Amino acid sequence: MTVHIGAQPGDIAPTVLMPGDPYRARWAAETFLKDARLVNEVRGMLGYTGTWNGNPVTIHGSGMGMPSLSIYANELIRDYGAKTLIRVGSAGAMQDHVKIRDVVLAQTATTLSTPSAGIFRELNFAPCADFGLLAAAHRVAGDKGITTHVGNIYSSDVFYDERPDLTEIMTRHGVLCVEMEAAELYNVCARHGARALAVLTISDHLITHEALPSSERERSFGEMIEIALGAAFA
Ligand SMILES: O=P(O)(O)O[C@H]1O[C@H](CO)[C@@H](O)[C@H]1O
Ligand SMILES: O=c1cc[nH]c(=O)[nH]1
Repeated sequence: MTVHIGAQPGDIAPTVLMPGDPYRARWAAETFLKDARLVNEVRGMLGYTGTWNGNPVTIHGSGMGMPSLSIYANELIRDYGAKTLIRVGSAGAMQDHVKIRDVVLAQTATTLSTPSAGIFRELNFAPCADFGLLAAAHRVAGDKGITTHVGNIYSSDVFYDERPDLTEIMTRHGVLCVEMEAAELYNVCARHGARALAVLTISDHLITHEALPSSERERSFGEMIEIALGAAFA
């Protein structure tokens, strides 16, 4: 057990999928894993372990924002030996050609700051996905007929943004979408030699202001979880 995870040694699989929402962790575990069992509920942050195609998998919430994800990613890697961590989250599109329900594979993640800023100090570290996972996710999605966008995303510290100037600069520089955790996941995994990827589903659009109805979210989110599982064991 750690400060934030009540799982016993051996309860966490080497491969961990991390949605922000703990209830999405429960839904994904019940939908995609065989013999899923609850391994953590400290602070209501649900984690489940089961198997997918015979492979052990944990699906564990990260909470919202990089400080929360950083705590869980650190403990999952350092205390439970997680080796592959894949974020499965929602995101807001920042490009016209990125549509609602589309899947984005985050090659790298731009930030203003992360919980790792104090470690990197003056270094402008470039957080990036594990290339093997990224390539596998792209291949798995293609095999399923799911179109993906691959590129730079923005990991923000705020959901209610007050900097339209920054959004405009990022849109002009090709940033695909905004979410709130991937950059720190990439930083922590780089630090500890673990593989990282963020697979994101566009839930709303910063340019058109469309939003995915809640009734449709489950099906779209299912595609991203299938891509993440396929990539982890490709
Ligand atoms: O859908 P999740 O994984 O929570 O991700 C996105 O949704 C939350 C904001 O509503 C933030 O966590 C953001 O990154
Ligand atoms: O962080 C997020 C997630 C979804 N949509 C947004 O605009 N921001």
